[in-house]
Amino acid sequence: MTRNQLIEQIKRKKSFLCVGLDPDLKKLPKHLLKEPDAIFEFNKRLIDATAPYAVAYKPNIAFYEALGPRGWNSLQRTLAYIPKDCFTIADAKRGDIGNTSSLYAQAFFDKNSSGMSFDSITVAPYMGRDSVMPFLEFKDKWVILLALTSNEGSADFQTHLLNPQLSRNDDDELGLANSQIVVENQNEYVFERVLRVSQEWGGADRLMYVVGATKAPMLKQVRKIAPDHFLLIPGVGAQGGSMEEVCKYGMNKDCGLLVNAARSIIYASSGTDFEQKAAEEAQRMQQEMEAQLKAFGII
Ligand SMILES: O=c1ccn([C@@H]2O[C@H](COP(=O)(O)O)[C@@H](O)[C@H]2O)c(=O)[nH]1
Repeated sequence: MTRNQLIEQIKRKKSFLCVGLDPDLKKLPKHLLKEPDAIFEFNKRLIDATAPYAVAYKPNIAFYEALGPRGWNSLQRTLAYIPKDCFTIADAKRGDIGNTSSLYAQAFFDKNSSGMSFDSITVAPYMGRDSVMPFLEFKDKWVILLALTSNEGSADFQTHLLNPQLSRNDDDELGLANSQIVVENQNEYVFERVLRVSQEWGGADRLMYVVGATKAPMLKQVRKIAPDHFLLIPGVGAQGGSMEEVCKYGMNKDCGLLVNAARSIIYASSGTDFEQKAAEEAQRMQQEMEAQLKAFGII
């Protein structure tokens, strides 16, 4: 899906909701467990219930991988069932040396090879440019780079300051050749460096960033560095992030946001009415989004 098609969908559905399809067998409604493929049945009913309100679906790959071959089978069937006008995200958080990344890209983008062709994949930036480029080599596919994640541990690296004023004198001891030491005239946080440097790898038509809703005030700074890129925002709903704050600091002229919610929608009820309750929560979020899109003059 192209950037323009995504923006059109957002305007048409008056929504930038991404439903997280994170099915946990322990939490599935009991009456579905008798189905031969309970995970697919759960997802299928959730997709039917939420499709009027959602522009994207994000299966987190961990929930399928954990089940081995039957999990992969449920994932393939789920992807095939998602309506074609919805943007699909493989939340796989991959990234490795170049030849390995190429195969990860093949696994999630090349239908002839793996049976699956997602629109996008989440990628961890830690291994740098050559770990990300193989994903961008797939025409029309998107990379969603982790920038500022929603979890507490994001403070361990992402909000550390890279301070060029401090230099070290143990480069030889560490085996770092001069060419590997980069001292730039930038005093920035690690997540800011990810946002700035990665824009040399891909434009706003193929690259998005993950920024957690739990870090909403920092979206202001994210937008200074990446004004045009779409942002995938997990962390509303079960993690407590605020939709209003996300929009206040993160929305741009094209909306520029995909707000993800998984547990608050898919487990809104664990009974036989789970589809109904999921639809109600998705609609509630869509209505909040519609009001924000109107307030920002986008629709
Ligand atoms: O920073 C991040 C990156 C990814 N996630 C993923 O998003 C969903 C959130 O699910 P909820 O149930 O709505 O909390 C889940 O798949 C996470 O792995 C994230 O939460 N934060």
